[in-house]
Amino acid sequence: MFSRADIQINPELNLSDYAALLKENGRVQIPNFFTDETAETLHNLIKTNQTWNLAYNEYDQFFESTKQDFEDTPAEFKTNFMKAIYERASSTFQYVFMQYYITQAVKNREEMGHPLHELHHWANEDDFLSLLKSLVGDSAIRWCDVFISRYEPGHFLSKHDDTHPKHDRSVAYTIGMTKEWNPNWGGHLVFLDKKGGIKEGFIPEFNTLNLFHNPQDHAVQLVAPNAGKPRDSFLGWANR
Ligand SMILES: O=C(O)CCC(=O)C(=O)O
Ligand SMILES: [Fe+2]
Repeated sequence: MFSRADIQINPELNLSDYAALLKENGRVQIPNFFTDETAETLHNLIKTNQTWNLAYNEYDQFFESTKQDFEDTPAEFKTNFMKAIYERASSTFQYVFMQYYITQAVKNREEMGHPLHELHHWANEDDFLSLLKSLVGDSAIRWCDVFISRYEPGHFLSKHDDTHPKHDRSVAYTIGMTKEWNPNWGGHLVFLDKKGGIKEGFIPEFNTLNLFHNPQDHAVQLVAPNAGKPRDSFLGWANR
């Protein structure tokens, strides 16, 4: 049985170097974040996870539909659905990807006993919270939102800054859960300047923890039709 005690951060990380980089640049990448054993376990759990919802928006309304419900729709519906997504995306904020919002499931007592719920508990216990507080230099961090995401070919998340109407977000964290991403597959996490130019782009990297201050303009670029596998991540926000 998988439990939060199986989730182990690599004890050899040099956190003070990363804290300095985060302070200076507003973002940082920390490779080999979990021990190899933990990373492998999480990789397998996420790869084989059956609970996914298609998350998408229509202007300022946010929707989720179960993967099964979407798959059960006729082909014509799917084509028109994606066509409408791309049409809106040409002029307004848009996203479409799969997710399992673990924190929400835990709070609503849904799918109790799902092994991935351990991620929510782990991220809200001392190991990760203390590490984030010291890395970010923000002692006001109190709790973490946790979800997993899966971007399949055609999925993307356009420019936004992570501001939330109710949550006071300090930093976003993302941990890549797909191995050997090919740079030609799209799906880069990009940080944008005022003109929309790319200041920095992170390729999806297995077991690398990305941290970035909120608010900050960023996007997940379209995963290309030729992507050989989905872009999976374990991610969320540290909230004050
Ligand atoms: O998946 C990523 O790299 C970032 C996702 C993101 O920006 C978000 O979900 O708000
Ligand atoms: Fe974001």
